[in-house]
Amino acid sequence: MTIETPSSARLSCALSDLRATRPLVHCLTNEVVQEITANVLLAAGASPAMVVAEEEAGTFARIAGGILVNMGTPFPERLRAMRKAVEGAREAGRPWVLDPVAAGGIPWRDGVIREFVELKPAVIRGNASEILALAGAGTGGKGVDSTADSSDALEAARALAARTGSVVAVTGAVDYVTDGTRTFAITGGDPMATLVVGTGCSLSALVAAFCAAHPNALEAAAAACALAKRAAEVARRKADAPGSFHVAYIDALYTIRPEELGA
Ligand SMILES: Nc1ncnc2c1ncn2[C@@H]1O[C@H](COP(=O)(O)OP(=O)(O)OP(=O)(O)O)[C@@H](O)[C@H]1O
Ligand SMILES: Cc1ncsc1CCO
Ligand SMILES: [Mg+2]
Repeated sequence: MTIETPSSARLSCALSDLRATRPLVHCLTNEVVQEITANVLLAAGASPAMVVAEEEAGTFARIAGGILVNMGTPFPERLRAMRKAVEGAREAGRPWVLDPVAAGGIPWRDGVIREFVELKPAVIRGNASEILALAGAGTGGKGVDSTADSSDALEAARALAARTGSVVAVTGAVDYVTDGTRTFAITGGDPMATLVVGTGCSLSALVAAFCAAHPNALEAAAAACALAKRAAEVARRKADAPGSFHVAYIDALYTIRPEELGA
């Protein structure tokens, strides 16, 4: 089993592609993280749009460059819009990303998440407890938070990617991104990122943005993780508590240049 460090040149290329195309990202996300998600996308170099009505989600997914489906606060009407968006994304050949928030904890939610996994997202991005649960190797974390280390979910991530054909990104102290054959590790960042709500959810949106701009989903997901980790490091040098870290994190996503993205 080989774990690779993504090449600086490929990460830089992915961020250059993002900044050059400023892709439109269609976000169907939870009620908690709408604003951080939009601000993360804007700062990093993408255009967010939260188009959530069942009547327009399918049409808009065909127009967008990438689509995010986040299971943080699912309810029947939102799920109907998500199904329409995924149908539109699949028909138009657009990459879409699944964030399986709190997988493993609640049977109804698990059934819904399974349904979306079977629809073949380009990337599944979750924390360690969520990826363990999706792979059938765990029973979920503490609500939306992980109780496992990402290294403990590495094999689960690989197995899930191999079974589904989706790229799987499992985040934590180290982020691992795998297509079941190749696996990248992205190190660094800062634990304070876990004290700001939505750093993971907005990272999933960033993965959708990179996938829209850069054709290789494995590299795109790795670049999104690398940008988030570098931004957290920059933010932590400027902030020693979560509120100011949040602001500094958004600022860093804006200021980091492609050539700084090497791991
Ligand atoms: N121990 C840690 N040290 C450094 N960075 C971390 C650590 N844990 C998580 N991160 C980083 O925090 C960000 C969010 O990842 P996390 O796994 O916490 O997502 P999540 O649980 O889905 O978050 P949320 O649901 O609150 O949006 C990622 O950039 C990840 O690399
Ligand atoms: C706190 C919370 N509850 C449902 S979704 C969410 C955001 C982090 O995933
Ligand atoms: Mg999450």
